[in-house]
Amino acid sequence: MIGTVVVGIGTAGRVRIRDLLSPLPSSPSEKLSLKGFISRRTLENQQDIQQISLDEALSREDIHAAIICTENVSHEENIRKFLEAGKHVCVEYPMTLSFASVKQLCELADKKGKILHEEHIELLTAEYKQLKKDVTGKNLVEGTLHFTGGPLQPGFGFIAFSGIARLTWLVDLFGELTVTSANVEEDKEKKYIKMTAHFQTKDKSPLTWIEERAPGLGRVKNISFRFDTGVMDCLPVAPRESIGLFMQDLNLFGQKLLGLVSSEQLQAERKRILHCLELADLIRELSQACTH
Ligand SMILES: NC(=O)C1=CN([C@@H]2O[C@H](COP(=O)(O)OP(=O)(O)OC[C@H]3O[C@@H](n4cnc5c(N)ncnc54)[C@H](O)[C@@H]3O)[C@@H](O)[C@H]2O)C=CC1
Ligand SMILES: C=CC1=C(C)/C(=C/c2[nH]c(/C=C3N=C(/C=C4\NC(=O)C(C)=C4C=C)C(C)=C\3CCC(=O)O)c(CCC(=O)O)c2C)NC1=O
Repeated sequence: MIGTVVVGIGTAGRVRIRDLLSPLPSSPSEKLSLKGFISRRTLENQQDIQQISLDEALSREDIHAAIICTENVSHEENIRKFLEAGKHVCVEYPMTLSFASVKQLCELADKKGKILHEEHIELLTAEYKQLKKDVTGKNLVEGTLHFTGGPLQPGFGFIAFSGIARLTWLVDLFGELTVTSANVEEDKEKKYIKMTAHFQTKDKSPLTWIEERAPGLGRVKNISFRFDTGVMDCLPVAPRESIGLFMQDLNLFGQKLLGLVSSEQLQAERKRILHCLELADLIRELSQACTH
């Protein structure tokens, strides 16, 4: 069994505990055994699971893996500590808040011979799987992805990082991108923020990513993709799958721990993750440059 701890008890952390306690039968997640949770606060038992200290988790030999579910700003430090201690890590996206630290941590994972897995539930939704099928084989002329949502809590970092799921969609659909320009409009008092990033695909087709957050805005993704064969301006409707998104991700992490994922797939995933976070870093640089 792979002894596992959950770090950070928010929405994602609670779902992780739930899933670890009732893994999908005959799936890799059955091999994960929850040993405790870690929080900076002192909390009561969560779903009958006890809190343990970070130091205990790092030193115990029956703990082999950590799932990091804290706010984004503390991912980097947590990942580093668990990898240094020789533990596998699953981290909720975004891995960290800079491209440089992601590169370092990937190297550290390789040096230690441990899995460093970044959750990407946005690629696992039924609607995304259908979208990917619908887009495959079409030639993009131009496109826009406009996300809206409520304000994030402090500690979630620059908006291109907290919104990495949208960028990951674009890269997974249209391949590697080049950033051509980016800017951010913000009204801190109103908790309003809007980022606009422009890209080009390898074929020089323009793509725009807008990420907009304000009180009262619902979590919505609007797409408009123009192909040489016609326009796609709404997401496909697909029935929800029976297996939850975080459970699907837990199984992928479990498969990696059991050595069931090919090195080609691991490398392709790492390449995509590094590319997306590098783009996020560039967007931040460009946005900051234009506010000075
Ligand atoms: N909620 C979701 O559906 C998804 C979340 N994620 C990622 O999961 C991670 C966690 O997100 P959520 O669970 O939604 O956030 P959340 O705000 O519900 O939880 C964040 C955790 O950090 C804790 N925390 C923050 N500052 C703290 C402090 N100073 N001291 C002690 N505890 C502190 C919160 O109490 C909570 O345990 C993020 O990286 C997010 O990007 C990724 C995909 C989906
Ligand atoms: C209801 C309040 C609610 C909160 C507080 C919430 C938080 C939340 N959802 C996220 C992603 C996500 N959240 C979901 C889905 C959900 N996540 C859920 O908590 C629920 C109930 C669903 C519904 C099935 C998905 C699929 C993503 C991946 C990002 C995406 O698809 O763009 C993220 C990561 C950052 C981001 O991509 O924006 C946060 C912080 N989501 C919510 O829906």
